[in-house]
Amino acid sequence: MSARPHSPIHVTSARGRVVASYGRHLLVETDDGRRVRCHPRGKRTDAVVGDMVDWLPSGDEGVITAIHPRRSLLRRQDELRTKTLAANMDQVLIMLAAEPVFSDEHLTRALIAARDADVAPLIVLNKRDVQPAFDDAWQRLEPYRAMGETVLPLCVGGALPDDGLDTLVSHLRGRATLIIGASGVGKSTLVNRLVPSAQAQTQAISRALGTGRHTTTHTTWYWLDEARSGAIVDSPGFHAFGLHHIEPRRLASLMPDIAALVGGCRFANCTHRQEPGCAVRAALAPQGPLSPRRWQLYQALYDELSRARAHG
Ligand SMILES: Nc1nc2c(ncn2[C@@H]2O[C@H](COP(=O)(O)OP(=O)(O)OP(=O)(O)O)[C@@H](O)[C@H]2O)c(=O)[nH]1
Ligand SMILES: [Zn+2]
Repeated sequence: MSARPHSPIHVTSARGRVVASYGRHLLVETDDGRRVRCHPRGKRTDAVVGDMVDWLPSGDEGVITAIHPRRSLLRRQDELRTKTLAANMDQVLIMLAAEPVFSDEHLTRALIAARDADVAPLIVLNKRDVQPAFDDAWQRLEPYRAMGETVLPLCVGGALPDDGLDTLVSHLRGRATLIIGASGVGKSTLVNRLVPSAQAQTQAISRALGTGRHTTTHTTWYWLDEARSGAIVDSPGFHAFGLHHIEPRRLASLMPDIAALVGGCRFANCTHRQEPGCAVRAALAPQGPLSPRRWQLYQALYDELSRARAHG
């Protein structure tokens, strides 16, 4: 059937996945693997890496017309702003190392943010060859293992016969994983070993987004395999997770070691700070199983989130 003359051309939108973002520039990958530079329609810039979107061709580029409902959304919020990190992640890999010494406060914040977003956390401790710092760090992670978190040892850039990479890869297969970590933990070393073409891809993305050949400061989605089942998302820089989007009252439920105890408190609305008959306080070591440091982190975060509500 031929089109009527002068009938408007109906361009249907196509589906795609946001695989890189740099400010308002987004790179969208189509189902057949093509990559198209896209802009959000209007002033809204709310599509992020991992989002499934509808887009319409516009010249050589595309316009994003819709964002599909998200399975998950990882974000951090401090007193100044909310920053969305990635959408539709299954897992967040929190990368720590024997050195630099990790902050258990940052770790706790990342775990809370992951649980709040319904994204499974995976803790990785790198630089197993650096001793005795590695054993000290492994020991500091004991409360996290005890509460059921998975902690994997790794030696991604050192010279040990067992680098732990195979075990890590088995946790990444078939999932979309956001990797976060402080500077110097070995994040780039890991990304380059998992995705040998990462640097070449980054350069291609910089060219496509027009951000300059050496710009690597964009969030990037890398497929782990030809079949495009598993992926890692690398995001530049490290920022502590601001948790201001979380109600202080919800905090205990997002910290598994504390959540396991709250059923025993005398008052149903116990905040586990100074109420009598508090099962959380009663469980503090050495009498009980709860690490005093974890309770201290809980209290500090509770105060911070309460202040944020009061001033927000
Ligand atoms: N001993 C040892 N060194 C490692 C290991 N993994 C990485 N490194 C080294 O740690 C340093 C930091 O590694 P990077 O991969 O650059 O770390 P990064 O987390 O990407 O750091 P930024 O680039 O600052 O964000 C480098 O000198 C690596 O060679 C390891 O398993 N053992
Ligand atoms: Zn209590």
